[in-house]
Amino acid sequence: MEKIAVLTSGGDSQGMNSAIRAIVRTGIAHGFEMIGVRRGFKGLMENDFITLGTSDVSDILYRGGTFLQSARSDEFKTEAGQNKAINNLHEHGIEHLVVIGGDGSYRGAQALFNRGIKTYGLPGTIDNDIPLTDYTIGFDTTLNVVTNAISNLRDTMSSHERVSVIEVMGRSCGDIALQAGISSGVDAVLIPEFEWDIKEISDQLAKGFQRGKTHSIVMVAEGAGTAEDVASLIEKHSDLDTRPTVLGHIQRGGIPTAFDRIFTSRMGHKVIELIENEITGVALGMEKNEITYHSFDDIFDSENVVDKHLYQIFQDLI
Ligand SMILES: Nc1ncnc2c1ncn2[C@@H]1O[C@H](COP(=O)(O)OP(=O)(O)O)[C@@H](O)[C@H]1O
Ligand SMILES: O=P(O)(O)OC[C@H]1O[C@](O)(COP(=O)(O)O)[C@@H](O)[C@@H]1O
Repeated sequence: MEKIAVLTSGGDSQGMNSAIRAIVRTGIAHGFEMIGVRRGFKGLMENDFITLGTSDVSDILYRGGTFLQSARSDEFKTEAGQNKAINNLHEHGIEHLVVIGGDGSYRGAQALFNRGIKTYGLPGTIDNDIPLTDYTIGFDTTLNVVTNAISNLRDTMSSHERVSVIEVMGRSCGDIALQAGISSGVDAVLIPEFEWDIKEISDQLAKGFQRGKTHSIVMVAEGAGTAEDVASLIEKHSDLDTRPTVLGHIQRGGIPTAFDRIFTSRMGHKVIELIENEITGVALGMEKNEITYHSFDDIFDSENVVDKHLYQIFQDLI
């Protein structure tokens, strides 16, 4: 029986469990033996493998995080680290490795692919920063978590007539800030992909209060600056009372949305189909509601771009 291993790597994201479940159950249904690797590439080097049956992935569909755990490993970036991983895969007779992770994890998957292991990538990161896919796993859930958190902040900001400056994750990508900014109806979104003028923003916020607004919300992507710096700059340019909030890792938790569960179930199913059709060295994603795949090389040659039209929509809504 051919063996397929699966691991989760880098920052976890809501929906990784659902992806593992879909890969394992579809793999078993199609006659493969399924193996889980615990703690990402670290576990791959340390031989931390477990056999996965249908009931081992019960009760995880609706849980955030990843029951296989995740890790970051500098050792795996070295040739010696990769040799250990490859030896372990050979020892277990594993031919195929599905890597659920972000851009860094894809680099790792590609390195193994270049050295003869059949690898496949699923875009597991809340950041939505992977090219050639409209969504990444967990992004939708994170948008909902951020939207709910903002609604809590609004209550207290309103009572005290304050400006709330909220910092969200995303590394160098502004998608979480922009899209949660639209869903929350915030007053300004600062993202690394576009320039802004803090004096102009402060003047606009002050005008809002003069018109009778009781609070304002400013969203900052971590790649564009810190909530603390932006809040003090607004206070420098206005007489508004501001409070910075860093949402932090709370954004990476929570019950995966139906979208993330369906998206991951579709990709999990598709990756088994690709294995059966001997298509390898590819990463999956969704484009225009179709599950698609591209070679790791094509993904690394492409640029992830923010949706400029969405940014324009936001500008017209404030
Ligand atoms: N250039 C690389 N070559 C091999 N492995 C890599 C490379 N870059 C990252 N990795 C592996 O992938 C892991 C996860 O990458 P990281 O960037 O932390 O998260 P993500 O996959 O979410 O972007 C790293 O800890 C490392 O083990
Ligand atoms: O959890 P850590 O290691 O502090 O990393 C925080 C980073 O992880 C993320 O949540 C996800 O990033 P990756 O998917 O690239 O790992 C980023 O938004 C954030 O900057």
